[in-house]
Amino acid sequence: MPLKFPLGVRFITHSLPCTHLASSMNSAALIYSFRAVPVISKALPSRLTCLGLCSRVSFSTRPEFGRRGEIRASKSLIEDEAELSDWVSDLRTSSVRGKFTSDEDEAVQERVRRNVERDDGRGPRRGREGQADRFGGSRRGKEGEVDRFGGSRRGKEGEIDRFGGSNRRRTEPVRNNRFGDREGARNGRVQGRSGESAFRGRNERNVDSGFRRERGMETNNGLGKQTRGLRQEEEDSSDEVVSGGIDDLLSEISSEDDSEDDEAFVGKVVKGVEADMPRTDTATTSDSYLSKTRFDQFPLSPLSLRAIKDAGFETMTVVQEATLPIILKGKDVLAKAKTGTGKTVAFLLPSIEAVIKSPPASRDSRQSPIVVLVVCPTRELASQAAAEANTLLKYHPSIGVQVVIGGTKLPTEQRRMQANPCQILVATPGRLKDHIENTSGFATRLNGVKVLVLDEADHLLDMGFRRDIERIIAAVPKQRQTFLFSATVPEEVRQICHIALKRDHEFINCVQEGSGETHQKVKQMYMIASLDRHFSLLYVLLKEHMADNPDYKVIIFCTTAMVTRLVADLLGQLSLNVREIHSRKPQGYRTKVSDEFRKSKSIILVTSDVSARGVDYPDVSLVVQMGLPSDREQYIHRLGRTGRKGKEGEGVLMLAPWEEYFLSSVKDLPINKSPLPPIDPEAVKKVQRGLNQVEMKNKEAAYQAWLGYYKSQKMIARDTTRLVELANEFSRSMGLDMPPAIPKNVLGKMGLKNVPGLRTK
Ligand SMILES: Nc1ncnc2c1ncn2[C@@H]1O[C@H](COP(=O)(O)OP(=O)(O)OP(=O)(O)O)[C@@H](O)[C@H]1O
Repeated sequence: MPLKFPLGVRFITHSLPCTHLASSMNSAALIYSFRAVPVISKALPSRLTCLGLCSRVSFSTRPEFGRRGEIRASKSLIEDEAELSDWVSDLRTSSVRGKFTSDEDEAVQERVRRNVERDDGRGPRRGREGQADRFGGSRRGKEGEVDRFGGSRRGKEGEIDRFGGSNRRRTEPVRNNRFGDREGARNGRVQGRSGESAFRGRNERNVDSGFRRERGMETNNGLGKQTRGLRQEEEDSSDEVVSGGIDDLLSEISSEDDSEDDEAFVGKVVKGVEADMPRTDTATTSDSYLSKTRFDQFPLSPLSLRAIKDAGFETMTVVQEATLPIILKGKDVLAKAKTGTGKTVAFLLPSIEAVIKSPPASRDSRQSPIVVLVVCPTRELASQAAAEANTLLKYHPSIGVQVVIGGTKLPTEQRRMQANPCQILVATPGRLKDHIENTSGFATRLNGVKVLVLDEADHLLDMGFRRDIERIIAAVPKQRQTFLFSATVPEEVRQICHIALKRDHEFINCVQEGSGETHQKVKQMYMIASLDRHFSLLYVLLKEHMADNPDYKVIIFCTTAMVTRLVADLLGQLSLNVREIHSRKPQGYRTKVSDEFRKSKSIILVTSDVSARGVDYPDVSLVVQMGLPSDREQYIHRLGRTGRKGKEGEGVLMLAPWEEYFLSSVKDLPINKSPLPPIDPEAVKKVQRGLNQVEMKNKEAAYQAWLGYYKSQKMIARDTTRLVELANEFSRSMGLDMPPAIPKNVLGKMGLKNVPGLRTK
């Protein structure tokens, strides 16, 4: 089967039993290996392997492909963190000094042009506690921070956390949705996990897979291009850290007994790994997230297996089945799998095996090595991952997990770490970097790292986090195993993943191109309506959904923290059961609300992008995205809060006519135009009354935040007069006759000085 490459190169392939799993597979019809003809292998030393639903690419990138100059930042809101951080510093200095000089002003305006107030947990800059930024842009979004645009921003690590328990709800109504479909019972079956969230969320998005698959045969449609940008890893990849990889790990499986003693597994080595690899049996339905492979078919610690059983996991998910054998072989892995399909367990299970293989930890917690370092972009994700780790460690009492996520004072965390030794550390990047730089003995502990995991890897490797990640990578040994997981792996990330991965890493893609990066069972619709109708439309939409789904669980994503607050206020005024989460809320509050939302039904969560990635709320029935998502990936991740674990869900994207251009970036996804539901005059009046009751300061903050956000959207911001007209339209939609006045210096910093239509104060 020829594989087509954009550079005019064709791969001639033939199907063979998968090299790595040759002995482990019994489903030859589903599992093929593709090998490039030698000449191509020379030029592009990559290997393609298709594993049933997952595709795998091994990389062995040659130095000449390492042209850094080709690497582009991913298309995030924060396109240049360095500049933004400078800008934020300027801003802080400036606020003390008074005002910018005209040169500074211009420079700042340029920076502002590139950045906006957002609130998705990825601030371009972290900033420490107590610092405030004027545009809400740029920092970790810690409690108490205030920004002049009411916005916040992706406060890198500073987000929610703790998902204590789970209680998945079962939602099985027969419903008649607004799109006219009679939907069958939701198959909301939950695999009960004793007292804990059974599934953690993540997002799903898929990006360019680099090759196309058609029933076990693939057409590579971009691999050449992707590979070109890869750079040779400087480190020597010959020595894997998880010593012996599968050899060591297989020592576990030889132990049939269910020993309670972890130490019993340490150091056992079983040879003949390949022959002993388990057979896998991948489910055949394209959107199925579960495989038929059992966990006990792999060489995992019986104690882990027991915990898995307790968690209610019967078979592996597709991504777990695809990645585990490769990871157990000691390989670095870049894995892409849809949202809500069990990526967390996929990287945690083998990580735990690595700990089991490590020498017993020192009694001195300040000295004891950290063996596994998991980095997550937000606090909530880090906490989720730690909770999942604890579930898997139920019968491994000697293995400790700690979370460092900020939100508390550094010394408090330092004391906690000293008091509780751990071998697995889950952290957000900024706080981790703080510890590397400020916690005595911490850097030494990191010398013990054998496994580094970057969860939501594409997010961590984009410009907003890049510096911290580079610092973190520099702080852990080169000889380690690294796993990068995400539901989306854009081209840009493929090109820079060498930062973290060894040259011969494997790319395991569980997202079939053509099937889209979103779940088939999630119905995606978009609505185009003028801004003045958005709030009424939202209200009608919610009422309809609630009527059709008594156990409704809705997430509404807004563009910024302050717009989130406004929408939450409004829905509260309309007597809906609503909660809000964004980075302007204190951590304790966010944790509480998050737990509550997880456990509840008949509830609406209004949130900024702090909840866009990874959060695993069970049984979300509808995701509404109001206004322009920051990019395609964010759209997919937000949508991925519903339809988790193979369940059904709905997504509605609500845009104004001038935002319609966004649809071109998701045109390959099954998203359809929805007719606007009739809005009865009574509903309009109710919404207007509700808006009248929303506090003026919240409207003012929302207006500024809105302006700041759309100022960063190139397509919209290029005409500032038009931008202001639109902002004023938004202001009117909140029921204001006149747009709120904005301080002059703020407008200057936004690059909006003297733009007609703005009111200043
Ligand atoms: N083998 C399994 N069987 C059943 N449930 C599982 C299995 N493995 C993991 N889960 C559960 O699936 C849910 C989703 O897992 P997880 O949050 O890791 O998904 P994800 O792929 O990381 O999603 P996202 O991309 O949105 O972050 C979690 O509640 C997790 O406990």
